[in-house]
Amino acid sequence: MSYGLYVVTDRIIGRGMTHAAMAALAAEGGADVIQLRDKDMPASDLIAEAVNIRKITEDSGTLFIVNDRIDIALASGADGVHLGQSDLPAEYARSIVPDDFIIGISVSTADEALRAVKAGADYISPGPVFPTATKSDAGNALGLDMVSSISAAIDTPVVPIGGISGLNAASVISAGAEGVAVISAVFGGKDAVSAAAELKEIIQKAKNL
Ligand SMILES: Cc1ncc(COP(=O)(O)OP(=O)(O)O)c(N)n1
Ligand SMILES: Cc1nc(C(=O)O)sc1CCOP(=O)(O)O
Ligand SMILES: [Mg+2]
Repeated sequence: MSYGLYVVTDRIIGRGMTHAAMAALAAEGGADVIQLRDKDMPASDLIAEAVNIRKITEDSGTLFIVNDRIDIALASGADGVHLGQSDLPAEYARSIVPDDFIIGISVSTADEALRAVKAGADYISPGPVFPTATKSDAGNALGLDMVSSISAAIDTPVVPIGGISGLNAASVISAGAEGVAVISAVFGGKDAVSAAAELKEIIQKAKNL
């Protein structure tokens, strides 16, 4: 299972595209993981997006993760759910999902990372690594040192998020991350397919060093 290029959908950054349209572009660009993230969409619309993304990701062989909503993840046949520190705790999530269901957890300290690992996280996402305007409540940037210390302390894959682009993705991988999670680096420009493909190449090169 590879978390190399982890692309998160966002309707604001995607300027009117549906989540499924964004997922199709990310998959075409070589994303390893696609996360459906929408903090406002009614469940009836979100499940329709999730079912469409499931079809797209099944065809492309891309992992499909749903943010926050374990109900939508399970109902759509997604591969997993991403949970933050204020979302359903992983221990409870684990009790209602199949054995192979992926649970990713957001962390912003080394302690949270250790607790997430104990709770059975399949990957953890420290963030924001760099300043980001995409999530207003993301908090202060953690910096690469935090990525290094968390990556050195645990065996669970580390997939940082926040302000990551083609300019700094290699430094995040060099600090010990398994992959990088991005929104604006893929959907903030005009050509999401090329942006994803370029990021993927940067990540693969950095991993082979
Ligand atoms: C890959 C990834 N990492 C972190 C987050 C943030 O999750 P959370 O802290 O729960 O905040 P919201 O995204 O729910 O606003 C994420 N979604 N994905
Ligand atoms: C969804 C999300 N979570 C974050 C965290 O720190 O937990 S930062 C973030 C937004 C990432 O967007 P961009 O790649 O455009 O910076
Ligand atoms: Mg959340």
